[in-house]
Amino acid sequence: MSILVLGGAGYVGSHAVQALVEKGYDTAVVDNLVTGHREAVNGKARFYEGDIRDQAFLTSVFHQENVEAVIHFAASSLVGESVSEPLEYWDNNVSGTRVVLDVMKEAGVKHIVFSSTAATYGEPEQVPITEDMPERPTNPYGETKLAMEKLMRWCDEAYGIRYVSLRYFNVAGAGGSIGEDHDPETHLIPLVLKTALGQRESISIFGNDYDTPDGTCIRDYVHVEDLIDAHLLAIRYLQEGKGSGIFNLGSSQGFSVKEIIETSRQVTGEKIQEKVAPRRKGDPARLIASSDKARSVLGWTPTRTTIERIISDAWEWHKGHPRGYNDQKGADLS
Ligand SMILES: NC(=O)c1ccc[n+]([C@@H]2O[C@H](COP(=O)([O-])OP(=O)(O)OC[C@H]3O[C@@H](n4cnc5c(N)ncnc54)[C@H](O)[C@@H]3O)[C@@H](O)[C@H]2O)c1
Ligand SMILES: O=c1ccn([C@@H]2O[C@H](COP(=O)(O)OP(=O)(O)O[C@H]3O[C@H](CO)[C@H](O)[C@H](O)[C@H]3O)[C@@H](O)[C@H]2O)c(=O)[nH]1
Repeated sequence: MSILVLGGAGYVGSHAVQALVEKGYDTAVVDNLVTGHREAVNGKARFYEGDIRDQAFLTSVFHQENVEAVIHFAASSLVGESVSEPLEYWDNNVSGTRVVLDVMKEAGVKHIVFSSTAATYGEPEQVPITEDMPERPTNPYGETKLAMEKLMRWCDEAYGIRYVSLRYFNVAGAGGSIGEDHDPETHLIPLVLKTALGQRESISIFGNDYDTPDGTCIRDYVHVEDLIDAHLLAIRYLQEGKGSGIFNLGSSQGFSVKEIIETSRQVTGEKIQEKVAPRRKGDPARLIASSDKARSVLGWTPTRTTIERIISDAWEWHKGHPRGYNDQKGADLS
């Protein structure tokens, strides 16, 4: 039986596909390549190009694959874009997930592992954030992810489709031949590393007047490979017949924007010019996860936890692929 990875050509999804193949899982991928890269998909996984909202297409994939579990990464995930395009976000994320669950129901597939986000919490009253804290998303992206979680909950009640929703904090790093290549790139670490490569003049610090020790925002960075380990544990958890659940995934440590830039200088040996820019709308001052639940219930033990390791793994990939996947068109990643 196969694991079907929706959005498996994207940054996080392609790392999941690589790990699944390495662990010997029979793996299939669906992706419409809107933000993903065909080159990022391990050659041992079967690839179906198409949109999860296309119910006939997705049904045909389920007819060709004997799907045991779905891992669902396919979504639109830029906070700023979601504020200007809420209808598009609702359509791709919520309507897309509705189709996925409908096709799973028809095919009798009962397990789904889902990419959720810290954005479901909004501005937290305190950190570290635990899963029982209030969910008050401050943008349509977080709102759609919360709606998708709620839809899964009702589908569990109605059809017995059990889910594990993993609320990622800030995913970063890379694993060997694959890495992070978004266009446009909006995430801090790849932008800092592109500055180190000389592709940008400077990195903008979005606000230095936050109520934090150095005035810049604090985030919890988690290595993409540690994050994927949690997905494999989540599949096992569902296979063992355990109940649906929601889990934070972070490192439980916070780093400010300035600390990320300074560590990147040390890792790369480059100067990396910085400049202060206005605050970015909707940015909470501090987001730090408690991942105690993932550790105790799923048995998650992240091992690539230092910020130096996360940044240096990302740096290795960016140095080797200064133009992202354009540097390896046609390469075989098997
Ligand atoms: N990167 C992060 O820091 C982060 C943090 C929290 C949550 N997440 C979530 O993790 C998931 C993966 O994030 P990412 O950074 O890898 O994003 P990404 O954009 O690199 O990957 C998403 C993939 O899904 C595909 N896709 C999107 N809509 C689709 C559709 N309708 N049909 C088929 N394929 C579709 C894209 O082409 C892409 O390959 C997303 O659901 C995102 O919301 C990411
Ligand atoms: O050029 C930049 C880019 C980012 N930042 C700052 O760096 C921090 C991290 O920003 P990212 O864009 O890298 O990540 P976010 O914290 O905004 O977003 C992440 O966390 C969100 C949850 O809040 C969502 O899950 C989202 O998908 C995920 O990428 C923020 O304080 C941001 O203001 C800068 O100062 N300059």
